[in-house]
Amino acid sequence: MRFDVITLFPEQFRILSREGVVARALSRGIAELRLWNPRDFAPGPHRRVDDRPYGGGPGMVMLFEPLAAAIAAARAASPKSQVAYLSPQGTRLDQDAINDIAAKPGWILLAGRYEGIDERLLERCIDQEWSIGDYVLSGGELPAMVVMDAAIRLLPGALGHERSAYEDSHMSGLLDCPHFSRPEEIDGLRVPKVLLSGDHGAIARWRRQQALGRTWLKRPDLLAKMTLDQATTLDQATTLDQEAR
Ligand SMILES: NC(=O)c1ccc(NCc2ccccc2N2CCOCC2)nc1
Repeated sequence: MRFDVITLFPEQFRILSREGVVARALSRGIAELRLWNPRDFAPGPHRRVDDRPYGGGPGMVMLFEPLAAAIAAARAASPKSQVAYLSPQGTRLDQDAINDIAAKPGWILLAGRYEGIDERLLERCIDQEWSIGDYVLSGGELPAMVVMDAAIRLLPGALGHERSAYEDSHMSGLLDCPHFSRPEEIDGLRVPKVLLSGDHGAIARWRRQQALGRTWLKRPDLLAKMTLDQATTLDQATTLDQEAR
């Protein structure tokens, strides 16, 4: 999967290639990252990428031309990629949206700065507009990195062997179950007995019940969203477990 990022601050993305799941995926070629700086596409001696807003008001606006040229270069390098703009006005992303994003061959991500971007660029050059949450950040770089992290970790081989364990415990749409490790007792707090039993069926059931219980308590809205087929899958899984015991 390929990510091309249009950003005035390419250095910020070094963090992705330094350590962790994304860095490993990049070094293994499971994912690719290429950065495009609009300043490299800005004409004239001053290479302007922003200017004052028509109609007055505070701050500056990112200019059309350098962005359009940078996007055109990225599209030429990644013809199968669509262009997505990270903005507070975008479609709110959730895990389902991330699953869809991770299924595509690549994305060109546009990270805005200043007060925003000339509207005509959005009309002409953007395919999708996404928000990572209802809050305002000083730039689109962090949202771009959030999307890349969430998508890349889903790619085959990115999480290595631990993914299968991860998938078992995480029914999509539920909160996580509690996790414990050594020692067995901390300050009088003990590890639930079932986790020490070695009975994998009972452990799987306990974890599912914990995930359901926590979702019910903390995020009942997620349970409401779980479609009938997911509930059936849950039911089937429990039945299978009972038969297996
Ligand atoms: N929720 C999100 O996904 C999100 C994404 C980006 C973002 N900021 C970059 C930005 C992008 C577009 C328009 C304005 C701005 N801003 C520029 C700086 O000034 C504030 C407005 N903030 C939050």
